[in-house]
Amino acid sequence: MNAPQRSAGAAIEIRKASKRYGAFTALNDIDLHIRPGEFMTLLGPSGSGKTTTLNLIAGFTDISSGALEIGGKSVTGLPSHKRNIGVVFQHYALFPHMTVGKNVAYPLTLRGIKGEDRERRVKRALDMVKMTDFAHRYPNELSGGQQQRVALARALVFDPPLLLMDEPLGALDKKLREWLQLEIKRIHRELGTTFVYVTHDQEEALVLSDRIAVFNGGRIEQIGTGRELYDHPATLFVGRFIGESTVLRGPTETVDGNTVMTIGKDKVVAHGRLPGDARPVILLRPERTALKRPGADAVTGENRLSGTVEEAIYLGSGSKYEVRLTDGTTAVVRSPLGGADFRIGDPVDVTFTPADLTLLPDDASADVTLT
Ligand SMILES: Nc1ncnc2c1ncn2[C@@H]1O[C@H](COP(=O)(O)OP(=O)(O)OP(=O)(O)O)[C@@H](O)[C@H]1O
Repeated sequence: MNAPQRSAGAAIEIRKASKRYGAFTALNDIDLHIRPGEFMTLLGPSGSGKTTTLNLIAGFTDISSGALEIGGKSVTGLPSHKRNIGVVFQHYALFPHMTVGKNVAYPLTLRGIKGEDRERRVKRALDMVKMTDFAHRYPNELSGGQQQRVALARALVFDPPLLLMDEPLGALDKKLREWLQLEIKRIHRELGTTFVYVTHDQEEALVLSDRIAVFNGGRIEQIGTGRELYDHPATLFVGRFIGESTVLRGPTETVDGNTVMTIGKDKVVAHGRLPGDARPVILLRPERTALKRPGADAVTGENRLSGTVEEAIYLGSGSKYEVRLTDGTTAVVRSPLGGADFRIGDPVDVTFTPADLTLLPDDASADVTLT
């Protein structure tokens, strides 16, 4: 197999960019800096502005205001075919009347690359997606996953410094999607090309990305690594969108500079307080909380919320519990293998230290359906 050629990835700089359709603002003043060779995922619910951002970078639509640079140069007014960008969409846009080989050769033909050079590049691109043996087939003789691999080869065959992908695995079943995620990750690592990837699937974003930009209602709420977003969400929306969580809401007071929230007949202490007068909420992660028998194993400074086990699910790698707290909230708790076993109806305490919780300003938009 030919060694893939490493291309220098392009940086992308988006500053104060907005996109309006008449009176409707699809993108509201976004700032996004993507490093050369980075795998950046645009993640968010339907209609949050991910595709609009991708279309601006591709040149399929113009920004209404703000600046957009690719590779250090402004691309305002530059048509998409002059931006030298590879693009893969959810629906395989292969030419049905051309073989796989011809499809992949097409961008090279457009660029006047011929003969042996073209053959060599086509072979290299098909090798990369493991489709070399299918070069003579037509698209309708391929499965959905195979068609997407060919689309990926076609988007990369001309060594673009930037590859844009819009839900490329959205139409495929789970197993195939998971396998292709790893293939895309491998190809990204081999090439050094900048990848910008749109998805509404947070697990897919965590698997693939160097960093993730979380979109909500035409704005970017936070940009960070999966770990940063999961461990230190800047907003309630991000905290709820990435991973599983329990949100506690209740009357709060400040005592000695700390926040004390009343949940039913219990109190929770969170270190510090929010700036300003935002209403605080507490976000808990299932694996950073534990279940104990009421009153057992008291640890100084630990928070304890009493409740009743409503659901107990054995997961092989551990157990997952849903606990009804005394204010009616359902808390999700994961316990590792070998932990105590609890049954539906057991009275329990949900325990966690102040370091295991995140104090955030409340935000009604975080409660809308998340996908
Ligand atoms: N040509 C258009 N004219 C008017 N409104 C548009 C147009 N294109 C997109 N929009 C609106 O802009 C908003 C953002 O759309 P966008 O496609 O970027 O969302 P998205 O996050 O990619 O969602 P999805 O995951 O559903 O594709 C949506 O409310 C959409 O209806």
